[in-house]
Amino acid sequence: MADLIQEEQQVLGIDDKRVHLEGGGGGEKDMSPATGSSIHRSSSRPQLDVSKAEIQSNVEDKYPTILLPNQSDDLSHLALDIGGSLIKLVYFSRHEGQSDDDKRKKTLKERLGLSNGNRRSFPILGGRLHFVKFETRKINECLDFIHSKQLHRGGGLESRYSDSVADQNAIIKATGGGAYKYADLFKERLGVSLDKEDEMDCLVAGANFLLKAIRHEAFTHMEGQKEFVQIDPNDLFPYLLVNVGSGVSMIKVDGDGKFERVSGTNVGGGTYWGLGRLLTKCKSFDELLELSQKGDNSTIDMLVGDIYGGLDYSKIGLSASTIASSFGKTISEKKELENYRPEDISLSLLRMISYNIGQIAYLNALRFKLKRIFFGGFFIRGHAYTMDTISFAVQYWSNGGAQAMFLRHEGFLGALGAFMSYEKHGLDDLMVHQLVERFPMGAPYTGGKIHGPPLGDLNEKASHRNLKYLIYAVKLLKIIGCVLELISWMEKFLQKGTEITAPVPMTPVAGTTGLGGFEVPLSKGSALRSDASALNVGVLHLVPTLEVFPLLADPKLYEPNTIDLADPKELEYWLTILSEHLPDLVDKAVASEGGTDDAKRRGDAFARAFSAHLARLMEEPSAYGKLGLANLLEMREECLREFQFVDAYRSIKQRENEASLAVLPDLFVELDSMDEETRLLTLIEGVLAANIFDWGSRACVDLYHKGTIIEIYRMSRNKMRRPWRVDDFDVFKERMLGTGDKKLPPHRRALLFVDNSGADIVLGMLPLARELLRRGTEVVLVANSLPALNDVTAMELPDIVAEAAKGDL
Ligand SMILES: Nc1ncnc2c1ncn2[C@@H]1O[C@H](COP(=O)(O)OP(=O)(O)OP(=O)(O)O)[C@@H](O)[C@H]1O
Ligand SMILES: CC(C)(CO)[C@@H](O)C(=O)NCCC(=O)O
Repeated sequence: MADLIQEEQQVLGIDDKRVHLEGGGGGEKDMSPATGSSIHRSSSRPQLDVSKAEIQSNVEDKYPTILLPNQSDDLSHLALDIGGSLIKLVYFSRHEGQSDDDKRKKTLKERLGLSNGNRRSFPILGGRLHFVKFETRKINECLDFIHSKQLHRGGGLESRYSDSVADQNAIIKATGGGAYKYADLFKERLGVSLDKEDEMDCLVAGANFLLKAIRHEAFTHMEGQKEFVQIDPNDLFPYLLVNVGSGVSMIKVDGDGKFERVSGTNVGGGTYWGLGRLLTKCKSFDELLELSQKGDNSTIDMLVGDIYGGLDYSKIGLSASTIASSFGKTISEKKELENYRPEDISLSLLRMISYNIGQIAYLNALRFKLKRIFFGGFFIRGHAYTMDTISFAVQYWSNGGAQAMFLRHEGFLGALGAFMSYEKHGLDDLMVHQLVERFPMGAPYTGGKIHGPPLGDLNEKASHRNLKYLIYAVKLLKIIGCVLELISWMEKFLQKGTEITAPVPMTPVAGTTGLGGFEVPLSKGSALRSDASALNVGVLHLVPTLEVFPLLADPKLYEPNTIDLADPKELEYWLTILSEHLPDLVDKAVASEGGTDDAKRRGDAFARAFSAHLARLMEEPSAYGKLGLANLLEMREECLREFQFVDAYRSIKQRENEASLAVLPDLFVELDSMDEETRLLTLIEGVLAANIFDWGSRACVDLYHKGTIIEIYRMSRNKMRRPWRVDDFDVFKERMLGTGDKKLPPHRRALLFVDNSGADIVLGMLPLARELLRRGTEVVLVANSLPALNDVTAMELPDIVAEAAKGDL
């Protein structure tokens, strides 16, 4: 019980009503104490100008766009890094406000006879940072992309209210050599000027930002083992930043904006891709990299053993298998290029370049006595062999004294730095500890033709999950969200003929692991993503307010993710469950949207997209950072939202709500007829019993099919063997009754954590809240996820509870 009800001594920013709903709830991993720095304290934050705001929509529009003609702060939310090989884009999109026009939301309140007079519905503050890349040689695709999303005009905000609003003066921050080289092209094609930011400044700003703001951004990679490293932001400097792009820059970083480019090498990513292309005829970088995974470098490289007749040269510590000379074997053989396997060439080349970079990096670390070396740039490509080779070189030459670390947003350092250089973003201050790495759903766009339904149909929907942040956000800023249009993940998967393939069949087929249809990765130890084009860009969610729940005993030790999927067996188990459950979930999701053809199409696309994520996790469990079960379930939710399924369990919950509401009066009568002590215990047990519907477990669904909800409720309350128990009941009872040996005063205020099913709320929380209110205790409802009564907005719950307490139900 301890975490169910807590007496709360502090005032949590609440108004004078007796019942409140608070967002948050302490369930997020990212709630570090530093997150308490709420957004509104930053004076450099973009200001909202709502003057002359208007809603532009047809009456039937579900998600009307709010136009802010005088709002200028949002416009600069795209930044570019135009390198020798790749163009990197970072852009920001706001979360859309939650729609309040849904008819079904009225039903429960109507049924409960509550007035709808002061319906509160707020937009959601927050947004996403999207990361997208294009090949520089295909710059036109990048320009098309920017244009189609109107990113150069603030994501379409301006374009909607006036086509004549001048783009002419629009400025986009850009870094990399291409900011100079392609400035005219951008002016010509998009009418924008590129505001050039220094490449090294940007790399350092981006790296510092990521290392300070994103949990588990850095990781080590040794002998195939990836380990995330949590960097202490107060103990970050100095370090060596090695950016492996086309060429390689090595920068000694001493602080924010304090750095020196101490070295570089022209043997870099461009060398690997360029030489590799000439030598193997590969058509793409990924193809070349993939090829290396099947290679054997001993056919190309001259090994110590080749020189020493199979022996080690142990006196100087060289084993027979050590490469003495990269590509050296080819000089002594009478073979032509075509007699060598492209796989072997690719591997030799990759090893040669990676090792060389690792070695030069080490020498520079030694030169400046730096212990930590971070490697970024797109050459790394999250590729296991590349990282292992670099790590080996660093470790070998430093005798273990220095450590190579890699960055998850490896190639986006410069673009992020450019993005941060917009002064008004004040990101350095604002975003630190307020970004949450989620799953790369939003903009998996990496080049290729832009296909898809008209952009207007693809308004990004607000994630209801964000509701947990809603209330604070509104209180703090009252910022009105706007609808941004995205060519998104959804579009990719909805389109026939796009390049993305769904690697996972829905049912197990011969030749698979039997893991619910996961294919065995082709190459062992592979970390190159077969579905790379779809999944290698990411989204960072800007979460407006993350507060550590004030009553947590030890916030640092609190780990809400109780199931850690680092254990391969655990991961396999849960991936199998999710995979097997997928067809059923799709059916439900489609039904929840009325079973229309459009819903079916989206359902199918969702299944393919989600399967792709599962397959990737199977292949590379750490692909999305540290993973717990809650993250996995959240990923599924996010993916559903991405395909515009508001709530796959809507119809089930509706039935559950109706069933629960129908029996609620009986339950009240039953409770009221009990003696006080029995009632209190029953109420607590009822909360737990009602919770059984959580996550829709199969056993609960079976139960549900077998009896009425009150029967299930009673049964689970009385008979089910449960792994929980009611602890501290005596304390609870004494506090409720205000009696007992300890003569504790009654609760002044209670926090009730509202979970996510109808029975949970109606049969569990409502009766308890009613009892508390009747006893004069204030009730604060804390929503730790969407209270999915689903025909009631979260904001209406307090009214409903208050009415229940008055006995009006
Ligand atoms: N899809 C891809 N196409 C081309 N190169 C890729 C791709 N993915 C990874 N790479 C590798 O990444 C390198 C480019 O990395 P990055 O984008 O960090 O540098 P850049 O900014 O283009 O180069 P520079 O900073 O030297 O101008 C390429 O040379 C290649 O080795
Ligand atoms: C020229 C840059 C900085 C362009 O990004 C990069 O490609 C690089 O660092 N090349 C290596 C140049 C050298 O120091 O030898």
